Amino acid sequence: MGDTRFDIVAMGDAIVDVIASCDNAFLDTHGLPRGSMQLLSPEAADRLYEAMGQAREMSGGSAANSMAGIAAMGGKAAFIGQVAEDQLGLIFEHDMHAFGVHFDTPMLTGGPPTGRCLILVTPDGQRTMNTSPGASHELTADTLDPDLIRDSAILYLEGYLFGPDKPRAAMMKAVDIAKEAQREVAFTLSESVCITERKDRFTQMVDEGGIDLLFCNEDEAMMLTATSDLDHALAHLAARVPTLVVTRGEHGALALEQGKRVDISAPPPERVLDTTGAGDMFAAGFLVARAKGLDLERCLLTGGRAAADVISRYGARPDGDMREKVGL
Ligand SMILES: OC[C@H]1O[C@H](O)[C@H](O)[C@@H]1O
Repeated sequence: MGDTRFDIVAMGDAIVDVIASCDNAFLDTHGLPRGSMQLLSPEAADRLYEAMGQAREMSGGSAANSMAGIAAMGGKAAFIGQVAEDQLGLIFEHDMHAFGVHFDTPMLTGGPPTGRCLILVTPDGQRTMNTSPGASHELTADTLDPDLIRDSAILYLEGYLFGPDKPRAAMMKAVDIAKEAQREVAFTLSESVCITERKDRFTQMVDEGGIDLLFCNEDEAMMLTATSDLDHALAHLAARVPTLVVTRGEHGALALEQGKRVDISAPPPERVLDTTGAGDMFAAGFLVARAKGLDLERCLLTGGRAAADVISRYGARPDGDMREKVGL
């Protein structure tokens, strides 16, 4: 894509996932709504971790997963997010670099530890996420490198990080830098829970024309536009963002751009083991295909294939030969 050093620079949570299987009764016992994401204090996270079964640790964070996916599919990706100077922070940094993602946000010292997300996966592959964001939500605007944003064709923002004051201010500053440099701004709504708390701010961003490319699922689209009529929600959003991309789970995905609508069916996964990161990998596939100048249908299909791949195994990060898997 063009002559920028990076195709995409993302801002998002810099956290490590701790993933364990559980049954539905475990979620009920701990009052965790199935398929949801909630924020936990470090103490509550410690208690839940104690109660979880055998776990595996993997770097995570929604937009960070997407950037790892983009790099694995041959794109040029950079990431802005904050870990602490501790063991999990070093693991997160190592993993970003191992994927070839440019990541040099300074580590936080003397504050909260690196964030972690305790992910419980039920036998049907549904994930319930419990995030203790730690250092991630302490990200401030003065850690931004303006040249990194100017040197990226697209600035991609994660809705999870758009809530807390400090990182939201950093994101708004990044948007100003990107717009001034005539770069595109992409945004993912991330999760319905984010919209409940941040609806006015998201709406303002959309209404003010600050977003060039919006990713969401059907529920999020209806929630943001306060309607239960999906067509109405899509028309409302498509009138305000140049490119609207909507994931539909097992029913596929659609995109609306310049009055044109393209739908795809979901590429079938080998199996459904863990749905964590499906949306992240979809966005990665879509964006990398777009960076290569492919048409909307190919962008959607690349996203769909990447999502089908990630849900067939544990964890939210890419694995194996992703270019071959998505046909790039
Ligand atoms: O979208 C999935 C990601 O969201 C949470 O931020 C977890 O880190 C997980 O990897």
